[in-house]
Amino acid sequence: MAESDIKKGLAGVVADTTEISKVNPDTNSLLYRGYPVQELAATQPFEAVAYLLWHGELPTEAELVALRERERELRALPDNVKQVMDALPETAHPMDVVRTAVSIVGANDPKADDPEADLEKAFRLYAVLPAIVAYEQRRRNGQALVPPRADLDYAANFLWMAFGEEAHPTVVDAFNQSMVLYAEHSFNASTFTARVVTSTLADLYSAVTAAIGALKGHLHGGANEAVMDVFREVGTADRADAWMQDALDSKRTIMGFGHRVYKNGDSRVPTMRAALVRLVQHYEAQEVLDIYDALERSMAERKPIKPNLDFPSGPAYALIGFDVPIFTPLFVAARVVGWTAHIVEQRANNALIRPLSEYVGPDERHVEGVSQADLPEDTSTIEEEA
Ligand SMILES: CC(=O)SCCNC(=O)CCNC(=O)[C@H](O)C(C)(C)COP(=O)(O)OP(=O)(O)OC[C@H]1O[C@@H](n2cnc3c(N)ncnc32)[C@H](O)[C@@H]1OP(=O)(O)O
Ligand SMILES: O=C([O-])CC(=O)C(=O)O
Repeated sequence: MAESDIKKGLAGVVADTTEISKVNPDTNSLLYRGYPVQELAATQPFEAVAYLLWHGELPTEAELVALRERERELRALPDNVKQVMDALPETAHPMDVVRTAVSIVGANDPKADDPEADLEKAFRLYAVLPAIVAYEQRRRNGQALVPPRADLDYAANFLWMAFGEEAHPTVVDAFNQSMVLYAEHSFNASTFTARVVTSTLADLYSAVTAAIGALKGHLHGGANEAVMDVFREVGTADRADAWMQDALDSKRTIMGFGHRVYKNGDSRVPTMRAALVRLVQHYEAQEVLDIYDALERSMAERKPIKPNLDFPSGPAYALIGFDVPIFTPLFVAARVVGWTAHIVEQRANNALIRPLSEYVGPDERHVEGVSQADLPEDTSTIEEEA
């Protein structure tokens, strides 16, 4: 095989079909089960989008009521998940804590290895992840657990559990939109990881913990945390230009910019930037938007590389009050819906995912002193030849 035949990073490779979402870089669009994501973000609660991604249709009023009731039943942090989280150092990265907590949820589930129960397991994780992430936000600050409130919907309750006070509707709405935008994005690295693990017939919890590991990296979900290093380093908008020049001269990768699939801008950014603008107005934090715009402009003047979703969501989460290392766990709470929809799809039409590699290591050689006569004979080729 010629090296030019190798698709490094699987770039441009179509690995399978999917009915869950369509990322179209030519039209700069993203559809969840056919619906444009910006329409969903403007009109739907995250709960309805989760239902859509799992079941293919938006819920009826009655289905949404039933889904919300069930979610409320499964919201609380299980005692042994809290105990395991409490046993971890407060300095641990929250992604490591969340990954470990998801493992405990899996170990608690008697149906963990029952593939027929995948949607049930998906729902359990979706319902409990806000409690895990919100408690981690508090635990690392030495604060006590805040139990869920049955009178609040998903996004409002998530913020309640994280901060122990009711969030303003503007904040709830922006947060809900971020969850909708983060919910699904075809064969990104973490979703593909979940599909690889599922393809071996492993259980859903194993696939999700592996996906959490893949999401942690700064080239993927971890970028929403790394974006805040950029904002901190830049400090004020008037420094953005010099900072960008210096960063590009030093061949730095600018976090929150660029995308494997979108080359003309990320379809989700206009919606998330608009949510960030509303948060900036609500918190009277114009300087955040000034830095955002100055960085985007400085990059555009130098390279045709556009912001991705992590660029507006990072500062949005910071304004809401989340600690920076909690940003990627928030992404987990949203993306678990996409991951699990893909796990169900992979299992329904499975083929083991196992690509080939071109070996470029040393030619065959032998351990000194080993006599080939002492080694077991490989009879398979002899039989073939016979
Ligand atoms: C929700 C998400 O996961 S979205 C992605 C979040 N990740 C980030 O924000 C991390 C920063 N971005 C990046 O590292 C990249 O843009 C990726 C990993 C997302 C996509 O990378 P690829 O598809 O492999 O693009 P590739 O690396 O081929 O980039 C093409 C060119 O643009 C440059 N480039 C791409 N992104 C950036 C960036 N953020 N900063 C500086 N240069 C960049 C590359 O250096 C390369 O330049 P070259 O042709 O001179 O070598
Ligand atoms: O699609 C990708 O490669 C990364 C991404 O934007 C996502 O997972 O949301």
